[in-house]
Amino acid sequence: MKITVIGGGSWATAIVKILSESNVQIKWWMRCAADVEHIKKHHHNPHYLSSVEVHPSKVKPYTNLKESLRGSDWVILAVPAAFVADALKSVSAVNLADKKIISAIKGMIPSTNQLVTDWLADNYEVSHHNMGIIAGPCHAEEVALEKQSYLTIASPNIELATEFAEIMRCRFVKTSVLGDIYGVEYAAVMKNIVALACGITHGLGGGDNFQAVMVANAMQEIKRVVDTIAPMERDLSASAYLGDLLVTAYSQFSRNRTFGNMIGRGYSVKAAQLEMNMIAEGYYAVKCIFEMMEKYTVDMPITDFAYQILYKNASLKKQFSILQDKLK
Ligand SMILES: NC(=O)c1ccc[n+]([C@@H]2O[C@H](COP(=O)([O-])OP(=O)(O)OC[C@H]3O[C@@H](n4cnc5c(N)ncnc54)[C@H](OP(=O)(O)O)[C@@H]3O)[C@@H](O)[C@H]2O)c1
Ligand SMILES: O=P(O)(O)OC[C@H](O)CO
Repeated sequence: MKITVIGGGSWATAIVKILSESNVQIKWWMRCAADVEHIKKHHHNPHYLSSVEVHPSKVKPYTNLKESLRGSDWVILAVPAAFVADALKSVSAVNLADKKIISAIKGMIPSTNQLVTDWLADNYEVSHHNMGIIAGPCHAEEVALEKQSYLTIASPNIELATEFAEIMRCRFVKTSVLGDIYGVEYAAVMKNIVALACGITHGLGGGDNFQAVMVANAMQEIKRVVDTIAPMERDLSASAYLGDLLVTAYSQFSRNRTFGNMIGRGYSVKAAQLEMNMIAEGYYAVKCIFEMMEKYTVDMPITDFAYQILYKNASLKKQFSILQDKLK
């Protein structure tokens, strides 16, 4: 079994570690030639999760994407959504044909406000039947530490999801499957917005009492959005939805919460992005969801709060006060 992993960041590195526990060959593409050389020589990613050992017998790093895709059965996309088009620019639909594509991305394509799976269908002729996503509450940093984690593989093709869930299962990762690819993908996008907003309110002095109310309200906001865009019967208390919201909103490792916290403490977006050295998907998601939902009349106080602050330069204090009045 050959699997291409696209992306050189924290989540790609964690996925490579998980896959290395199985009997598969991993072809790992990243954009930077110096990073590939470093991994070949030192068996560690120089910039992300550097404690993770990259086994040369299992993992071959590449900078040529076409070469890395040749002969692979599965392709896992693990770059932030804003960079997917750039990452895939050297390949065409023919290079992805007959492969099963898994998106590990929890974000939307900012230029088109699309889910990554829809964008792949439109631009690379990948059928949804041949696609799945990796979801669930899981921070790359805890994978590196081999802390027990749980992933959900969602796909409209349950056979594909089950096969991939088997591949991802290992000593420290348990997996399950769901058919609700849209619901899980949109909920993952929304939880990033919520974590970012939690970070902002924390930076502004909000306490645990406030955050608990905010997360409870967030679950209702996620339900309203997901039920509007992708209506179906679903149990939003499952870990792929609620679990992911909780880990992102509360964890010390959350990129989105950390980013939001800096904004709440008065950093500009640019300064926060520079200091982070990692991508907070929620920043792009706020605009995508806000614009996408404009044609509906869905109440989204938390998304509105983050949008006004990040994209309309609104007063932090005033928006915090408006949000406080709207939550119940
Ligand atoms: N981290 C987690 O715990 C976690 C868990 C679940 C899901 N996810 C999702 O996984 C996705 C990736 O996040 P991450 O945490 O791995 O991000 P990250 O650690 O910030 O890494 C970002 C990666 O994107 C690469 N990149 C930037 N611009 C690029 C471009 N134009 N073309 C190709 N690659 C480019 C960076 O390469 P350089 O290093 O060369 O700049 C880096 O390897 C996100 O959607 C995130 O929501 C993350
Ligand atoms: O660190 P965050 O906030 O980007 O969240 C990462 C994962 O999505 C948690 O499941």
